[in-house]
Amino acid sequence: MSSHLVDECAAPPKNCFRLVVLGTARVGKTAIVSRFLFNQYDDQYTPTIEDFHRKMYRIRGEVYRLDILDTSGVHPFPAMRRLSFLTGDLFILVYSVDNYESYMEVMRLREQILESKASCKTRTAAPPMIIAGNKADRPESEREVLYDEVAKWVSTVKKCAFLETSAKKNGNINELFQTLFELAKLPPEMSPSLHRRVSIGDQAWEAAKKGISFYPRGKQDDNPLGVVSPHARRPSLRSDLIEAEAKAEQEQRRAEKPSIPKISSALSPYRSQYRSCTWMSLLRQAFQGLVRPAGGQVCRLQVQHRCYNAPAAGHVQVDMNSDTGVATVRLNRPPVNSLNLDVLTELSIALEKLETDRSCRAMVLASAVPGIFSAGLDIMEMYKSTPERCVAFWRALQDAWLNLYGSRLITMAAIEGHSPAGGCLLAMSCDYRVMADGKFQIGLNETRLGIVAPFWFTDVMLCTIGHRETEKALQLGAMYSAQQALSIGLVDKVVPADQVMSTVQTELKSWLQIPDAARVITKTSMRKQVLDRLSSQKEKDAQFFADFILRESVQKSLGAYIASLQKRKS
Ligand SMILES: CCCCC/C=C\C/C=C\C=C\CC(=O)SCCNC(=O)CCNC(=O)[C@H](O)C(C)(C)COP(=O)(O)OP(=O)(O)OC[C@H]1O[C@@H](n2cnc3c(N)ncnc32)[C@H](O)[C@@H]1OP(=O)(O)O
Repeated sequence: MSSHLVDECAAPPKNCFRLVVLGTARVGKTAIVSRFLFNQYDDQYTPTIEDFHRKMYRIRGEVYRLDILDTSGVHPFPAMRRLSFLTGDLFILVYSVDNYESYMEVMRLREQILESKASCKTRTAAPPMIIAGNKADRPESEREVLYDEVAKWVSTVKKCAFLETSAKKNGNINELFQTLFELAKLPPEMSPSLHRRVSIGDQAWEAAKKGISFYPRGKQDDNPLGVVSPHARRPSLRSDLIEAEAKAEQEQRRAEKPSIPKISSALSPYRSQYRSCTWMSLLRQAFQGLVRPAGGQVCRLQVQHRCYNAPAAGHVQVDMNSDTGVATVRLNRPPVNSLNLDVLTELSIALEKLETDRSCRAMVLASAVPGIFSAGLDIMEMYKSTPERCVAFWRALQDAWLNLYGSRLITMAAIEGHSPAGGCLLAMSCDYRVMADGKFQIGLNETRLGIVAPFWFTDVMLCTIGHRETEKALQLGAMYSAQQALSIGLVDKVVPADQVMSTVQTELKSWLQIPDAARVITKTSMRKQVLDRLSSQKEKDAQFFADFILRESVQKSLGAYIASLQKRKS
């Protein structure tokens, strides 16, 4: 490696770290990051959705990479938030000294991070964290959080430090990062005052990436330097996972755990349990701590790299047309797009990303599998499962639905095939539905499986087709043809299968003419009550689902239904 090369790719995994900055809105998270990276302060407040920065260092001949995730203070995106907990190596939790509630949120955040890390069996439990009591420049009369109270609390928790800061006056910002880096055993030179900041233009950066020195010819400079990448883009979920797994492997090696089973043999039993699961999805579940490999041991990760390098699972394909601002999201889990934990997690994250993409105004939900919109929830997730997995699965469904039903985007369902149960829920949660004429069916058929549609499925159907039709539809577990669905208002338009997409595009044109703000306010006010009903009792609902679905009588019905599906086929 050239000693002058500061290349994003040149940092070995052991030298790559992700710092996540969390806290409620308006506590100064972005201001702290901005001080650290650019020594700048902006008095204007612009709410952050999620900003990603990358700083590269060359320290004592080695290249280091620090990724910074500056998160949203309001958190309408739980999947992204959970991912930030899981992928963070070190954390800054920020509160404002003039806002006691923001301090309470910091205490909650710490618990949530530890919970997430603990649920991920391959990671160590307590990552290094620092608590920043920001806006310490505020007059004492406005102070709501006492220094001593926080210091006392922090003294009782592991791997945690505390400082009061002022991003505005640049008070203790350098010390904040220095203390955190020390706690995390990172090179002290990563602190702002201990390296030379290199301001680098795009061209110079490109030169550096090609290995061309950006120092004057012949001049040697071994002093530590740091450069903010001008092209930083948040890595994809897949890259996040690859990196997190690589890290876990390192931690594992460091801990010198003996006799680690090979992942291929360790996970084999699960391939029959989770039909048509890809290695990628198994790995993801293992990573989430939901699948315990054989013998309950942690898997070897070298093999996982090979698996990740195989073609991406891609259960949810997103195609963003930046000219029109319309994204097409296609479910892609043959044979029937049944929704398992993996698909739901991918869907949630895809929706959250579109939600934060300012250029995106509309989304078409469709299928990449011919003849199927979605067969609803993966019945195998509910059959002979464990309480923990049931809860995780249900949470993923809740998140995906909250993201879809509560989306600011214009959402349209292109139903080019069968759409039972959970598939019908997804379609009903869009603003408009176009269905293919012919043999395909749609409806909430839960009672036919011996299960009961949850209250929020019912709420959405009530809002779509009214009380009387819902009552009939739900009791009978009715499945409707496209024409029948049209007659009760379950879909908005029925066209020949090959015209579904073009009809959606035509309909979208009139929706796109409406100013977004007015449309979004109207949509929100219409949907808020239904969204709030689930949001206020998510955990209770997840627990209730697990208890209900694992009842012996319900399991028996599900078993019989699965057998009937297989019999019908033969
Ligand atoms: C007051 C108390 C409230 C408590 C609330 C608690 C609980 C409520 C819980 C749950 C709510 C659940 C909602 C759901 O979504 S349940 C899922 C319901 N889905 C279905 O019933 C669909 C069943 N499938 C079909 O009807 C057909 O497959 C379909 C018409 C979709 C397609 O037919 P096609 O002929 O093309 O394909 P098949 O040969 O039938 O299927 C291929 C293959 O796929 C398997 N499969 C089908 N659907 C599912 C599924 N949903 N999950 C898992 N696997 C599925 C099928 O068995 C075939 O497998 P194989 O034989 O090839 O191995």
